[in-house]
Amino acid sequence: MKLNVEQRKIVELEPNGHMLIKGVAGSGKTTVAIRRISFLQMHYCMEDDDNILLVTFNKTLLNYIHYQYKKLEDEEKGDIEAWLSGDSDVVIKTIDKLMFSYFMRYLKRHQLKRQIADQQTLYKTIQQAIMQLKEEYADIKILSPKYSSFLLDEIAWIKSCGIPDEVSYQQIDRIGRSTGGRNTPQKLTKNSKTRQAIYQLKERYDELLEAKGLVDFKTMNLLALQQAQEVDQSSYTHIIIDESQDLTKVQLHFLKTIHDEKSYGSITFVADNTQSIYSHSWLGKGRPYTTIGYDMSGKARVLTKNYRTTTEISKAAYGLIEHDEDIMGNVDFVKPSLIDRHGHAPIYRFFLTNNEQIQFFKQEIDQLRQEYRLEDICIVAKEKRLIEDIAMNLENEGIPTEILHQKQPDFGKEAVNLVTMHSIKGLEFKAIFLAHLDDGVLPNMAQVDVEDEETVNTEERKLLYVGMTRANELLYMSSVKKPSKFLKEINPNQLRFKRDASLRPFQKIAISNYQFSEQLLDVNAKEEIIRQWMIYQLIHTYQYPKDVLSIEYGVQQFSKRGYVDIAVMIHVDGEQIPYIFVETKSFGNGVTSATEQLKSYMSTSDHVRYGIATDGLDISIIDRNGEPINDIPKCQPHFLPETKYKSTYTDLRKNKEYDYLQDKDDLQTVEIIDQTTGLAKEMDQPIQVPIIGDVAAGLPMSAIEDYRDTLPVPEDWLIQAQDTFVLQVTGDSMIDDGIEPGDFVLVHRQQTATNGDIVIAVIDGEATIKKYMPMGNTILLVPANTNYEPIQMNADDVFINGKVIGVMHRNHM
Ligand SMILES: Nc1ncnc2c1ncn2[C@@H]1O[C@H](COP(=O)(O)OP(=O)(O)OP(=O)(O)O)[C@@H](O)[C@H]1O
Repeated sequence: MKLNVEQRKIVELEPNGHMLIKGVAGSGKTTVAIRRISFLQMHYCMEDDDNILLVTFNKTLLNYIHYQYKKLEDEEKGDIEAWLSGDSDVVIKTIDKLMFSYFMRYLKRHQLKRQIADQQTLYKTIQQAIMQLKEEYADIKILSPKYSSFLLDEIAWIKSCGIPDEVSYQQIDRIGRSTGGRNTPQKLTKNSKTRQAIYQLKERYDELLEAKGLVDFKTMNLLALQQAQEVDQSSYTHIIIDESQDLTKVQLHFLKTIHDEKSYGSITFVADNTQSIYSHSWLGKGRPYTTIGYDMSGKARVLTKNYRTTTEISKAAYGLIEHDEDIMGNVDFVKPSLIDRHGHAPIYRFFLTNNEQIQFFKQEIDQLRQEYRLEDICIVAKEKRLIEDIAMNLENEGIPTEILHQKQPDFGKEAVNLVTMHSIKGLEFKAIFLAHLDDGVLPNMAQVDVEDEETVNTEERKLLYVGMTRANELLYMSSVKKPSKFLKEINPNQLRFKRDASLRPFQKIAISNYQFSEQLLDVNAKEEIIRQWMIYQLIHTYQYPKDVLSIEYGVQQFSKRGYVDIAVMIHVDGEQIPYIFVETKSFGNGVTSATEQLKSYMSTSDHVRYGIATDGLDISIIDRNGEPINDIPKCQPHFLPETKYKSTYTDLRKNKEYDYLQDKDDLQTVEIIDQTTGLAKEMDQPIQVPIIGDVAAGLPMSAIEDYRDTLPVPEDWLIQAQDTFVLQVTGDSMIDDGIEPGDFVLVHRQQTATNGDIVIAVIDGEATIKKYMPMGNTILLVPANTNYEPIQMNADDVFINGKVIGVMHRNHM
């Protein structure tokens, strides 16, 4: 892969202390980070103790880097293998693993034994601590076991920010903290007894853990930091922090401590705040780098081009975040720019049951298997239990699966990958299925007792954004029972109902916007919702004007009369014939019986070519033989009654051709299309050129006022407006040059001509149209029709009346 200029510049930048690489999803941040290692290793590791650290937040990403770079065929492959095996001056680790090793050294140094407590023990411990302090803080409602998860989270936050004492906690701003909603205990006012109680609870909880020989994760981080500060500082000459938007303040502080600030050393923050999906992250919440001691003015580089996904997927994903003020207002927000890579628009499907969703995955995966390897496909869901459930069901359907979790995911296995939304960050797959985009799952408002609603919305919206931007080529999204509210934020025109069809996902049309309402017996009928959606799609997506649609179209089946829900009636040779039949059923009622009915209706007509049966959830599109097809055709101009006269104009001077379209109702309204570019020609004020008669009459000697009609034309077709006239061609002498009887020619009045001009020449008082060819003292007037002979005349006997500058040939009368 060849880096682009902005990427290469960053890779090869002379290291100069701290710097920030901001970039949109898929802009090559990780790619640049990896290449940068080679560059730094080669040019800026001069002393024996010089070394480089690449730290990632997410373990799956680390394994993925491993996997991706093992696949590389170039010389870098060797380097990266050496780095990953630890057999070089380059260390690539997750922040957790790195800090854990410092923590172990801390324990050893202090001859301590501590283990990391599991989640269940943490819950028990916090509840014990609550019970012990309850009496002392009897008036603090928050001190209750029912707020355990809130309290645990707050304590984790205090530690992840490295807040040293109660006084500091009393004064600190809480970004995104719940301020008193439905399940919210209460507002965490500064300098309050509530904060005092929480801080005391933290102290008690830590004591209880310590007594059990345990620590939680955040304390492990604090002890690792202490180890770095006291003993192991300045260990790395160059540090590159991928996904730095997700790190806590303590983690960032730790990395700062182990950075060796040599004159040629560097610490590089790689970040995309739009992908910050952890509530304890420090920089991702928009806090400035100065809060961790770095001034990034003039030190930031930006990557804006998304190389990963197609324009269609990028646009839909961007549509999701562009209305989120928190995201757009973030100082480090970068607006993505698109590269010219096109593909399918994201597909969205809604299901009533889990099983329907599974059947859909199975069907699509079976299809995709013809083009993709199974390991190029990944199914993503918000929660672990959901992906486990999907994996089990797909296995039952005979599709091998591999759940990618934090341990050692097997990326190369011949199986469909499954991963949670949090863990897919940094990864990419050719085809992505975002499953269970359900109300209650995304966003999960149970979290509102910890974070405030806005914060939860923003964070979960970012999660969906992260998921959407993982797809190289194909993105499927689906929900079960009730869709996530975020799906409504995506412009439906950027989504599709199925892969190879233009049809947009099902949408309810407001009753006030129903079409054909005067013909409806019951506007409230359930099937009507589906029919109106299809009418909307036929008009807006497939561009059939309402005039060609008809509802309750009667067909005769032997002795029975049937009524097709929607018929698209096109115009052929002045006759209106049915072309598409649509059968609709009420929502979720299935399409099997509707398809059978459709087939029988279609068999009654010799004309109808396509059929659609849908219940809004599923769709069947068939041809006239009843065979399934991908899509119906969009409306073509020739399906509609002719409303315009169409002519072709040839500009002989510039040798260009135009379509010249005149409204049948108003001949002065014209539209001119350049045939080469297909673009309409701009024409402010057309010139009205007089149509003065036929060629035989020639041009008048002087200005005339008595003409019946004019031809509106753009000024640049003419040499001079007042000397231009239109004549109608009568004979066929120029037919081989495409000038036919009945055509109109634009003639510029002039007495001279040059070789090859088509002229109106007057001989013996009669005008004729011929090609002009001077030969010595004579002139040849050459017809373009082999049936006629050229006329040779003395120059003095030929009077040139004008030169033909353009020909208007009418295609349809
Ligand atoms: N200059 C380039 N030309 C072609 N492909 C590129 C280029 N730069 C990056 N890519 C490809 O774009 C994809 C995204 O790259 P990478 O994972 O490094 O981006 P990222 O910014 O770290 O993404 P994210 O933050 O979304 O995880 C990869 O498939 C990578 O190979």
